[in-house]
Amino acid sequence: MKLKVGLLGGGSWGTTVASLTAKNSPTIIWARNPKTVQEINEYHTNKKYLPNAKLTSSLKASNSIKETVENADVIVMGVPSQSLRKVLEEAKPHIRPWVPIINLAKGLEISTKMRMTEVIKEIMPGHPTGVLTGPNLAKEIHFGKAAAAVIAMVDNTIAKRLQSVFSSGLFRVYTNNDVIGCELGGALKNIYAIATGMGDGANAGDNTRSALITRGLAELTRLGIAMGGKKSTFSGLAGMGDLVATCSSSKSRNHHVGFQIGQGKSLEQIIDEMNEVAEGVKTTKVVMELAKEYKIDMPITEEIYKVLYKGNSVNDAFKGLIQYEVGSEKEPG
Ligand SMILES: NC(=O)C1=CN([C@@H]2O[C@H](COP(=O)(O)OP(=O)(O)OC[C@H]3O[C@@H](n4cnc5c(N)ncnc54)[C@H](OP(=O)(O)O)[C@@H]3O)[C@@H](O)[C@H]2O)C=CC1
Ligand SMILES: O=C(CO)COP(=O)(O)O
Repeated sequence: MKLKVGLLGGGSWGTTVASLTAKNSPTIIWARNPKTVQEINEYHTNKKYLPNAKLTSSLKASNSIKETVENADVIVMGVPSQSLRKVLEEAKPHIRPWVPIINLAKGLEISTKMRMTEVIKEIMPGHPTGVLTGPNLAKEIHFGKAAAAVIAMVDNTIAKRLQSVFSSGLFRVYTNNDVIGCELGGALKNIYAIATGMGDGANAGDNTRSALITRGLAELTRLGIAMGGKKSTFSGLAGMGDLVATCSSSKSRNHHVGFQIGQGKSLEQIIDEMNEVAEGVKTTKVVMELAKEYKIDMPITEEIYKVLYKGNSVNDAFKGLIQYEVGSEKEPG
């Protein structure tokens, strides 16, 4: 029997994942914008978010959350992190009991510091939850480039069942039972994508980018383990994999934000000019609080925070990191 998918969120990643699952399973995507819905149904495109991409023709779009979720066997949350709670609360009365709910968002809720599957569990107790994550730049996957992802769920039987819903020839989905680690890997790497973007924008060089990625991995692993993630997860697809892809790609929105800052633009102007989400801007703020709470040294995050929120320049951040005490590679810093 084919599982029916109901996906909430019509942006670049939500649309890409819906187009992938529509190859395997009947899929309905909900978008709040009626024009997006009409365009997907009539022309099989979503030009605002995926210019030049043709979607799977069997993908159906709807403007009704109820219609999207009421018969679904799996719900996929494809809206940005700060909107997930509101959208899921609206969907809740129409979701059938025990249906798994999979998160695609890579961020933390700013008001509660919660991971997205924690928010899902709070709203929908009893439903199996999980996350689909990894080095998955939508604009590549959509154009048929190969990629690997992870579906992380505590229940391996459900994860295996869903693996076949999300997988396609060139999109290889592995399972993992470390939901905390996988989810944190995806959220935290955005901070370092802003950092490497800043370096690239300011022409700091390839060695600097590599140092930021490597020390960024050490930093995110320290916090990730303290919060309950497994060390091995952070060297896998959801950790190092996503970190490398996002930190070294001009297709990443977080890298783009950093790059523009590195070129001298203000954050306000950059955000104003973007029509897509860059989760790392808000995640940096939450992670600064988590670092204090868990007493974890996170010098890169701290410098990025000061640039985003305290008026520091990219040069200040560079100096801050260069002056940070150099210890053993295995120690913080
Ligand atoms: N793009 C990518 O390559 C990847 C993205 N992700 C993650 O997926 C999540 C979604 O990102 P992505 O699709 O790229 O984002 P986009 O910025 O491309 O699109 C955001 C979508 O969410 C909708 N939306 C925003 N706010 C609300 C709201 N309050 N209620 C309902 N809908 C809302 C937007 O609707 P509208 O058009 O009407 O504004 C739009 O359809 C993010 O957490 C991102 O980090 C994960 C992996 C890859
Ligand atoms: O998460 C992503 C790739 O895995 C997408 O990154 P951006 O949100 O920075 O574009």
